[in-house]
Amino acid sequence: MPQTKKFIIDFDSTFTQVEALDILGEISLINDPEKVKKLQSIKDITDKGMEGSITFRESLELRLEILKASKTQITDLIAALRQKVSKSFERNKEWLQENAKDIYIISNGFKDFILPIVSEYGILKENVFANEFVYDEAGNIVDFNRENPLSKNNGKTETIKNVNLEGDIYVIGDGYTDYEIKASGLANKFYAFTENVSRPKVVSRADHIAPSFDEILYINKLNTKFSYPKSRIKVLLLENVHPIGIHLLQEEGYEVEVISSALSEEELREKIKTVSILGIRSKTNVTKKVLENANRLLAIGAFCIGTNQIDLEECERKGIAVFNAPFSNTRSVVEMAIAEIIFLMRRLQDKSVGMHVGIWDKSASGSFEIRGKKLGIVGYGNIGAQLSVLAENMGMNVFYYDVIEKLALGNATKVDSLDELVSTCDIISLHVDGRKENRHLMDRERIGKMKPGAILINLSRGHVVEIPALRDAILSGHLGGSAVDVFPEEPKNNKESFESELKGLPNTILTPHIGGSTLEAQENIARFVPGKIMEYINTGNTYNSVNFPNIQLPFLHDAHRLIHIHHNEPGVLAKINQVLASFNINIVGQYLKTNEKIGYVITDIDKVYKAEAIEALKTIPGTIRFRTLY
Ligand SMILES: NC(=O)c1ccc[n+]([C@@H]2O[C@H](COP(=O)([O-])OP(=O)(O)OC[C@H]3O[C@@H](n4cnc5c(N)ncnc54)[C@H](O)[C@@H]3O)[C@@H](O)[C@H]2O)c1
Ligand SMILES: O=C(O)[C@H](O)COP(=O)(O)O
Repeated sequence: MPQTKKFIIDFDSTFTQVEALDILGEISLINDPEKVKKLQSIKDITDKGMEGSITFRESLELRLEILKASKTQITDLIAALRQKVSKSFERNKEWLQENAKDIYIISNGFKDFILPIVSEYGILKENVFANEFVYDEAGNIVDFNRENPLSKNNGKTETIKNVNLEGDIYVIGDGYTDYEIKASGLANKFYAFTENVSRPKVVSRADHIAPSFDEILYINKLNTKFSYPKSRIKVLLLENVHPIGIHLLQEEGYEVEVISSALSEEELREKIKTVSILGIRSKTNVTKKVLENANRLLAIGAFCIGTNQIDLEECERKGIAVFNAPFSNTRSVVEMAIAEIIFLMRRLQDKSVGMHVGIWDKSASGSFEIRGKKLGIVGYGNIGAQLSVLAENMGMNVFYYDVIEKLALGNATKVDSLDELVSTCDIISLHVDGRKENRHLMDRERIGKMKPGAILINLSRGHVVEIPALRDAILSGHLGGSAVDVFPEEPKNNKESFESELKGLPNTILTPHIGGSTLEAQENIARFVPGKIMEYINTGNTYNSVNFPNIQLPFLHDAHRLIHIHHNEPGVLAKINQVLASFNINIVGQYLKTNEKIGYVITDIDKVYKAEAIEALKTIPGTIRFRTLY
């Protein structure tokens, strides 16, 4: 059924993210030595106009006087504004085009730049109400059309009155003058649009606060492209995720809450109730108890490599997809391992600590080159394999042990048992994953098998090494040194103090789990993980998910996508297709992948179907989760 509502949309800070005259100032004043001062004056005058301490017309005159802009600069402004259309309008371009006859733009800005922008979204020229510049022969802006009611106070209300619109009229804007249209009885509802700015005076008078255009379409049951407004998707980011990650998720339109530390099980159990996307790093444990309350949770992003802190099986059972950044910080860990090998072989740690307290200990005793030494890598995955390459380039003889068959890089030698590796190498570096079975992989007995004077490095997970055994081995002199970055118990944040039996041991480097903490790695991770999550939410793609069957899907064209997650039991796919057939729904494409526990079926269907079909699909026995993408 065609929609019958009419939408009046403001331009500055609503249809676009910015105030166009501010951007024009950046362009026209680019070479002006007083640019900063003048731009500030423009902002102050805009505010005065909004507060009513000067008339709107005065504010316009004063700003144009400062701007001294020309026609060619308007062309530059249009190019800049094109990049600044509010994300939710951009997302709903198709909807705007399809409903153009019911969309009106009303603005105290200028048609000269508004028309070229909004016409790309199908908005009709006759539905755009705004001011007009007056140019001189040389193309300089010298005035504005003073007859236009929009150049005066109450201009928006006046204009709408003259247009005499019929039907349900909804106003969308960020400013008080937008609210005034509704206040004067010319509209049924006023939506305070807060995607770009939120003004308390305006928000307090709104019928609805709309963090995005999706929200307005959703509450009016008009959305055809996205099943759920992104502004209603709550994201919780813990543990100091890099600002780029926060920005990307905000830019996508999600409501993002950021907490710098990890949360305890109890705290997270409470918080998770309203969260749709959770972002964590290595210190937040997402346990079964936490997941009991995670009924809205669609996805977890581990902004790190390890996912042992997440109950992956329970996530799978609840239909929660988990993503990580499997190689964004690999290089950082490897560089740190190389540095520590050299540090420990030269006893640099102790020498430096000594110097700081006045000890001059110049001697070669206990100091060795790394060239020709045997490096034993336990766990030849992404990090182990890269360490192998770099270490070999520095002249080390590399040996490795892995529980699965791995290609030996360069001249590295595969060793068939861990005991053989630990008993023959000068340096043992641990790079196994954090699975439970790896608890105390390096226990007292195995540490005892290491070569006298050998060095143990653990940058993998804290539970892999039996800490009291390591302490005893160093104190007894059996081991020559150690570097430990990960601990069985780690502080939740930088305020909590660190306790360990390893404190104060000789030739022992202790670091606060910073193997992956470089700016490069954190930035890479912060770009990678949100990208994966957004792809999953927007298209259903699970490629790179750590617990879901991996499917790389084609783009959705002229179809609706049904996403069905179910327990892997016989006959579910058949039942899905029976339901679709019984409702006469045409399947455009279908993709299925299963793992031991769950099945993931994506069905693209023709756009026309009965809502009852969706209800029937949701109730198929074995269904864990069902969602539709438009
Ligand atoms: N310190 C840090 O800040 C930091 C940063 C990144 C990664 N990590 C940790 O480093 C470890 C390695 O990361 P990755 O990206 O190389 O992981 P990966 O999954 O690519 O490699 C792990 C390898 O260990 C092997 N393995 C598992 N258990 C083993 C065992 N008992 N014996 C021998 N091999 C075993 C696996 O088969 C796999 O090849 C992970 O524990 C990760 O969490 C720590
Ligand atoms: O798994 C990882 O990538 C590392 O342990 C780093 O974790 P972090 O992001 O908590 O520093």
